[in-house]
Amino acid sequence: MSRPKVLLLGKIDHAHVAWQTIADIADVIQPKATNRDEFIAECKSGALDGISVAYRTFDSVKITGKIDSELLDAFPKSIKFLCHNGAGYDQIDIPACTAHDVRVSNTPTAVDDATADVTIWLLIGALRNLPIGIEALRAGKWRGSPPPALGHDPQGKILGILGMGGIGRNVATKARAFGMRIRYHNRSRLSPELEDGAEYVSLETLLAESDVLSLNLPLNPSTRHTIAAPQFALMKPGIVIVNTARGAVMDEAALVDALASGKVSSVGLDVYENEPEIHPGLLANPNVLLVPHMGTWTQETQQKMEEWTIDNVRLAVKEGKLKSIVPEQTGLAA
Ligand SMILES: O=CC(=O)O
Repeated sequence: MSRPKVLLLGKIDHAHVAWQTIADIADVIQPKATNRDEFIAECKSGALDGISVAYRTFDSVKITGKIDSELLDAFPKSIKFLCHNGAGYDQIDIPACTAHDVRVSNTPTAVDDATADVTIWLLIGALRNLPIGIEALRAGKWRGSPPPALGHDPQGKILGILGMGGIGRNVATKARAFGMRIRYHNRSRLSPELEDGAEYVSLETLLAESDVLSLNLPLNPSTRHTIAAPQFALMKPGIVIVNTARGAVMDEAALVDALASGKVSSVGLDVYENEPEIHPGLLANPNVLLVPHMGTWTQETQQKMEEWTIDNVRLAVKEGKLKSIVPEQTGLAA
């Protein structure tokens, strides 16, 4: 019997030992293509025929572009499983995968601690106006006392968490240690055990009453621009916003306006609407603390994410199922 074929889209950087367990049970194929047109041509040439499972990284979008109907039409019909290395899978059109009978997995929980850690770092940094001080220091303008922009303490402030999944709940746990009062809004209310004392409120209340707003919801067609001009208008003046989810859950141009008007006093960002481009209005604003999509960027978490994704590949090859199928596909027959 011929060996199963696994397509590797992207690289394994850390979990080499775990990846070897895949090479032991399957033929691993890497595309030669370096862009989408070449990749579609390579699929059509038959070079990838027989592949049943694909492992993909966030960065492999440079080779394939979005995983959409056009790409799925070009893929060999044998493909049944797409194992994505990452928590957010907005690069993948899930309804199109379902229509093409392709099951998709992601890496929930593996990213929670690292992403929540960066969220807290951005939250404190934005609250305390750290970018202003850092910039003054770098520009040689420090003369012995800090710049006049006094920050705020987190203690006693209301943290509104929009999206109370694994990352949101992890942020809540850590923010409690800073004395913050936690409120949240989610598609549905959590069990009291998962809420752990956080108060469930409407989106309008979350916007109107939060001192700090943390965005922790996934990006999909229904969450795009959840925070746009009408939502900024509802916010408590002087609110601080942190986004470690995806840039496009917030309208970046509207954020620039809200910062300029003072409605938003400061912001901490890890993600951007059109990565790797950053709106010039954000770059130019000293009230913006920014890092380049580093939420999961630690040795330990990258290793965990690769191992988690490899677990999905192994299960797909050996048993025709996934450890962490995306929620949109749970309940579908394998
Ligand atoms: O952005 C990081 C992830 O989606 O895992």
